[in-house]
Order: sequence, then structure tokens, then C-alpha cells
Amino acid sequence: MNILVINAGSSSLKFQLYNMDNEEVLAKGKVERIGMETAILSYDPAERQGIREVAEVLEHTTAIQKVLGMLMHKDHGVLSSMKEIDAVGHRVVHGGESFSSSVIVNEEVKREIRRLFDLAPLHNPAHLLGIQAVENNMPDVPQVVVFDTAFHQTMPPKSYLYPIPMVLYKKHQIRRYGFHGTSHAYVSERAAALIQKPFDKLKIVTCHIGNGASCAAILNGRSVDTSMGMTPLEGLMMGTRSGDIDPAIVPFAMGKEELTLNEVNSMLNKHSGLMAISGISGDMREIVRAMEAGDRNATLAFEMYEYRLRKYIGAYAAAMNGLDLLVFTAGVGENSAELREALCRNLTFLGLELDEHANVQRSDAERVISTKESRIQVMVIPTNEELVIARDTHRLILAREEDVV
Ligand SMILES: Nc1ncnc2c1ncn2[C@@H]1O[C@H](COP(=O)(O)OP(=O)(O)O)[C@@H](O)[C@H]1O
Ligand SMILES: CC(=O)OP(=O)(O)O
Ligand SMILES: [Mg+2]
Repeated sequence: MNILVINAGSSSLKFQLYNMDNEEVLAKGKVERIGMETAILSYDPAERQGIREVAEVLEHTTAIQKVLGMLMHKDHGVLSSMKEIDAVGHRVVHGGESFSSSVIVNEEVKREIRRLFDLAPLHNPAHLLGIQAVENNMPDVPQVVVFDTAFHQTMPPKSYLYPIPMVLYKKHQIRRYGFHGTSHAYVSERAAALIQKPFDKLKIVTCHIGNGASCAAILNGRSVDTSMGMTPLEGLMMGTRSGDIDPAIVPFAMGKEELTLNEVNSMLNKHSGLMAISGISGDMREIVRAMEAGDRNATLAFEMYEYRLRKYIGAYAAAMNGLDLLVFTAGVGENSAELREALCRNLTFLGLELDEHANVQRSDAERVISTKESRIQVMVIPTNEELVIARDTHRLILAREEDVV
């Protein structure tokens, strides 16, 4: 069964095509700058030369047409006909309280994703466009949605409620949801399997630190707390997002700087975090480079990022009354030995001992980076949200076929 996995953003659409008989990635790529006359298309098939192209792509339906065109390209294609795509799986960031697992798309599911636009204005509208674009181009192909929020639906009320009037929760579902759940679930399960310990008997903290960043407390196989909240803005300091701040700053800064709501939102989401403190970039690679060259603001940005993450790890060890396993993943977590070293250097009070040699080894592999004597095992597990989406899609489509028979 061939499954196309789509992660649609407001101005981009990333895709991977899987052959689920052996979980092989047949091709992957992305369309960037959707909405522009000069959108950028890139496509990389497994054993053929790829395509780089600039073309007019004004909306998501055209983006999907372009993706299908590349997959069926006469020289670079991996498919001979659209009929070879059996199902499509989508990443959907916000599933609210309605979805605690992946589902097959129907009218009701689409309505619910639309109802949640308010809670994820940057993400959910783009996901629905992606779903509709697939319907327009491939009307008979079944679709599945996999939610970032689903894994965190096991959080207890003491974690997910805000200490504000209950009416806001009851009337408007203002509560903490958490995100990156597909990744937290995947890396925590992989980590437990790799060290051959039962997933449902471990106290794990997972740090998904990429463009967006969140960490999660996973107790006996279930998420019991996570750092992102109602939206992906709460929690850790990120590349361009502030993470936790005093909420009183919002009206205060709006008054002093004469900012509109949109402007303050944009300030906290796009002009804060590493970017704001360093004045250089939201990309950790550039921060580390500038820090090594002696830049003081970059050093401060790095220190704040590390300090804020470390406090969350300490809090989650307290939340679970212990910690067995600390897992790093996503762009920064998988690649920045500097950040992992700085964090672990200050977690020795927990009995955590980093293997400095293993930490700096360059590798894409899943690996343990703590010493044999360390009481807490530290691991790097490359995330693979697309594979989880492909697997869920495969499972749901097979189950539906069995039901029909
Ligand atoms: N070698 C590296 N060292 C440090 N940070 C890195 C490295 N490679 C990537 N990153 C960081 O990872 C981020 C992207 O993470 P990623 O998980 O790919 O994000 P997303 O999937 O949300 O787009 C970049 O902004 C950069 O800060
Ligand atoms: C939910 C979220 O923050 O996603 P991303 O890391 O892809 O921005
Ligand atoms: Mg990501």
C-alpha cells in the first residue's frame, strides 16, 4: 500500500510517499512560498535524480497538483499513475478535546477541524486546505488525520487546566492541550525499546526542540504534562517564540508601545526567543557559531534557552517523583551537542552523568549518550513524525477494509 503523508502549513506543503509493505520512503519533498508566483518546489525520489523548480503556486490545490506531477514525472517519477496512491495521511496540529487518536476524514471531522481554527489560527486552516486540495485532485482516495494534541489527551485536569475562571474552560475550551504529541510518543517508545525496558514502567522526559520546542513528562507510557499550552506559544523559549512570560506583559506592552493585538501576537510568535535576545537569528546553529566567536548576546540567548529548558526538566522530575530516561529529539535536540552538554552539566544532582565522548559523536543513529554509571539514561532519538502518520493511516485503512469485507 502506498501512502502519501502531508504536512500542510500556511505557505508550505511538505510530503513523503511511503511504500507501507516495507516502510520504504519512495520520495519526499516540499512546496514552499505557496501564494506566490515564485514558489519553490523540491522533490527527492529514493533512487533517481531530484527536481528543483520555481513555479507559480497560488493555492494548495495547485501545490498538490505539482506534487502529483513530480511523483508521476516521466523521468524523475516513482509512480506511473495517481491510482497507485492508496491513501493520504495529514498532520493536524490542533485536535482540541475531540480527538485522542487518529481518524479517517469525513464531513464531521472536517467540521471539527474548522471549529478549532480559533485555537490554532496559524495551523488548522492550512491543514484543512491540504485536505480539500487532496479531495479536489484525488476524490476517491481515503484520508486520515493525525493530531499533534492526541497523545497529550491523557493529561489529568491538574495539568491541563489554567487557574483562571472555569467559565473560560466550559464556554471556550480554554485549557492546555500540548503539541508535538506524535513526536513525543514516537521517541519515548523507541527509547524504551532500545534500552529494553517496559515503556509502561518508566518515568521519561522528552525534549522535542526544533523550530517549535516542547518537553513532555511521560509516566508509565502516558503523557502527564507538557510545556506547550492552549497554543504552541507557551513553555520553552524557542527560535522566534517567547515561551512562558508574565501575561501582564501583553496589555502593558500594548499600552506603552501602542501595539495592536495582531502586532503583539506577531511579536511573541515571530520576533521573540533566540532571535530577540541574540539579535542575530532564531537558528541554533548561528547562535552557537556567534557564541564561539565571542558574541555576548548570542551567549546570553543560548544560556537563557538552556536554563529555561533545564528548569522544565527539573519540574517534570518532580511531577513524576523521579526520572529514568531523558530523550532529546528534533533539529536542536538531535544536533546540538553544545546544548545537551550545557544542560546535562547542571543536572548531575539527579545522578545524571553524560558520556562526553558519546555526546559529541556525529551520528544520525538512535543512541545512548550517558555513562554506564549514570542513574538516568540520556538518549538521542531522531524523530520521525511522517512515519508515525503513515503507520496510523495504514492501520486505519486496513481496519476499514476489514470492516467492509
Ligand atoms: N547542526 C545543528 N546544530 C544546532 N541546531 C540545529 C542543527 N541543525 C538544525 N538545527 C536547529 O533545528 C531547527 C529546525 O528544527 P526542525 O526539527 O527541523 O524544525 P521543524 O520541523 O519544526 O521545521 C533549526 O532552526 C535549527 O535551530
Ligand atoms: C506545534 C508546533 O509548534 O509545530 P512546529 O514545531 O512544526 O512549528
Ligand atoms: Mg517540527
